[in-house]
Amino acid sequence: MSAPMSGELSPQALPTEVSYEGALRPGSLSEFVGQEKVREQLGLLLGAAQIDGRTPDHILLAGPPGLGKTTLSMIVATELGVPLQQTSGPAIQHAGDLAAVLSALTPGEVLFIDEIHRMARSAEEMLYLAMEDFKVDIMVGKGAGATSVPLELAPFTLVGATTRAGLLPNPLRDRFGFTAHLEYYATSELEGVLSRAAGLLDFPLHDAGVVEIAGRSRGTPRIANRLLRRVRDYTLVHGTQPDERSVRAALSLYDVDEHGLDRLDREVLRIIVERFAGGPVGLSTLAASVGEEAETIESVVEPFLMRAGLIARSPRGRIATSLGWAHLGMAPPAH
Ligand SMILES: Nc1ncnc2c1ncn2[C@@H]1O[C@H](COP(=O)(O)OP(=O)(O)OP(=O)(O)O)[C@@H](O)[C@H]1O
Repeated sequence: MSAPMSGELSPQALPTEVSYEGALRPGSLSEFVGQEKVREQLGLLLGAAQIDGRTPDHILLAGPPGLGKTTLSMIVATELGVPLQQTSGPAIQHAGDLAAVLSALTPGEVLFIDEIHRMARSAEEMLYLAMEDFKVDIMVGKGAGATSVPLELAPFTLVGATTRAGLLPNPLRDRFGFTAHLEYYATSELEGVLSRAAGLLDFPLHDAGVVEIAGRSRGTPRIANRLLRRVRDYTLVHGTQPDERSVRAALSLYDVDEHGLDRLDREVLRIIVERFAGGPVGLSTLAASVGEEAETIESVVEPFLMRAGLIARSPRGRIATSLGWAHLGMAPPAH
């Protein structure tokens, strides 16, 4: 294989959006911005286990997407100085899939299962025993001749992540020694996330620009970092200053309004208001009307619109609040 000639870029040398996201991930608890309480709780749990020389209790990370669950699972492994194995609930469709992952773990390893609420039922039952006794029962053979063979596992720490803690069966939830509830970030915390990321990207964004992006990031670091990259693109291409004006121009180009609502959020709000006269409207009707998955509406759009006070939930469905009507420049009908 010939080495790339000077001036020629090898494909590996080209940074991608994914590698940017990886580069922005905090690598330790002390670099992790915000979520003060969770950081302290986790620090204590990991510190005590290290003093005792044992594997820490299993950890459940619960909270909306993009708040740092994957990042925290990596930090847990790094802080413990052990390898990390990653899988996800949808990848575990049979107990055998889980048995294969568990039996390959080395002592002390961290196993991260993202979207753990989407794992197959049969695998969930296998996981109970694995979490409690570091054992699994493997079924050998079929029908009347089937027998279960116990298999000892290396002690490990499970880190489960879920956006829907309520969907986890109690026996599974109870086997986690600690549940971290990740909350949406305060604007000041997002400013910290953005300043750190701007520094790593070598992008001298002005303080007013940091504040402007933080206010539009829906309490979510992943969104903050994404908007930051779009603003950086804008200043690179247009040769403008990394200031508040560039932030406004770039984010308006990408349809992110001053409250952080994007095209889909506004579409959902508009449909409730205009097509259903402010609601109530059921989730599946709403999802079909905007042409999106009900899961996306329920786990991404709705929590944000509710937190912003633009919609509310009633027993008969979603309704637009007076603030929601006002956001679209309309007044709710007089009753
Ligand atoms: N506390 C934080 N400080 C700095 N950056 C953060 C923080 N939390 C998350 N990030 C950044 O946000 C991005 C998204 O975080 P991460 O992938 O860990 O979220 P997640 O909760 O696992 O999301 P999902 O559930 O969608 O997988 C990461 O690339 C990371 O750079």
